[in-house]
Amino acid sequence: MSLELRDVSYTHPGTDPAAGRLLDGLDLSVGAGEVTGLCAPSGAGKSTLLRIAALMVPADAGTVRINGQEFSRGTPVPREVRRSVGVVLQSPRAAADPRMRLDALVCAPLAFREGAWRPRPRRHAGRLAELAELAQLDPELLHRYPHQVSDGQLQRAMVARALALDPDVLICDEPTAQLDSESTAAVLGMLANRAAAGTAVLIASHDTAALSGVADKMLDLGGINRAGDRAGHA
Ligand SMILES: Nc1ncnc2c1ncn2[C@@H]1O[C@H](COP(=O)(O)OP(=O)(O)OP(=O)(O)O)[C@@H](O)[C@H]1O
Repeated sequence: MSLELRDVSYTHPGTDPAAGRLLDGLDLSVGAGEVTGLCAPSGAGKSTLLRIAALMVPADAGTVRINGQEFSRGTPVPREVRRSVGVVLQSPRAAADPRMRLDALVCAPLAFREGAWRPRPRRHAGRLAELAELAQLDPELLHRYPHQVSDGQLQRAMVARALALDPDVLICDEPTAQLDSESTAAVLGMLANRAAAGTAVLIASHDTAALSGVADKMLDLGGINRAGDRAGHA
């Protein structure tokens, strides 16, 4: 269970090449059971880097290794590798389908793995209960729609969803943005617990104080990115 990026470079398509690469020669590794915190100024490229690490976007050059399996631009990503990477995004409101109850949102990855067209909460009731407990989510809330719960409760549900398939690697982009200190501590605690179970966890956050409380190591994007001097001033 590990994540490694080697010599990764990236420029957003359509951006001015004279402005240089957003990411340049970037190396990063997260071992099994480790929480790595990533901080950088707004616009420096954290979200872009996390999307590359999660194999959602291919790097222009360099490699991403998930559990030792190497991916570079053009390498097809097998479904089981995609499923071994859990992702938590900054805004649970943007990430959650407002028409789906929390139970459906959380168990959707389980249904899709079985080839089902839609989530089947009753079929996955046992696993749903486990996930709700892991995410410290009152099971009563599972019957509600996103607009009927708080941001913190919804983000806990989205963490539960990211854990549904027991990911080997967990990538979190500002998972505690917009949360109060209690929910922040709860969400970071869940992610740290997941690492304790062996998962490699990478978290980007502006809340460096809270993040450094759970991270085994903290990285400054400017320190691992040769484009660091330019990034953040785009
Ligand atoms: N699809 C895109 N096309 C062109 N430029 C983009 C695209 N997405 C992001 N950018 C630019 O790339 C830079 C890095 O964006 P990114 O979202 O990775 O930054 P970030 O460090 O996560 O910022 P924040 O902390 O504000 O979320 C920014 O200057 C942004 O405007």
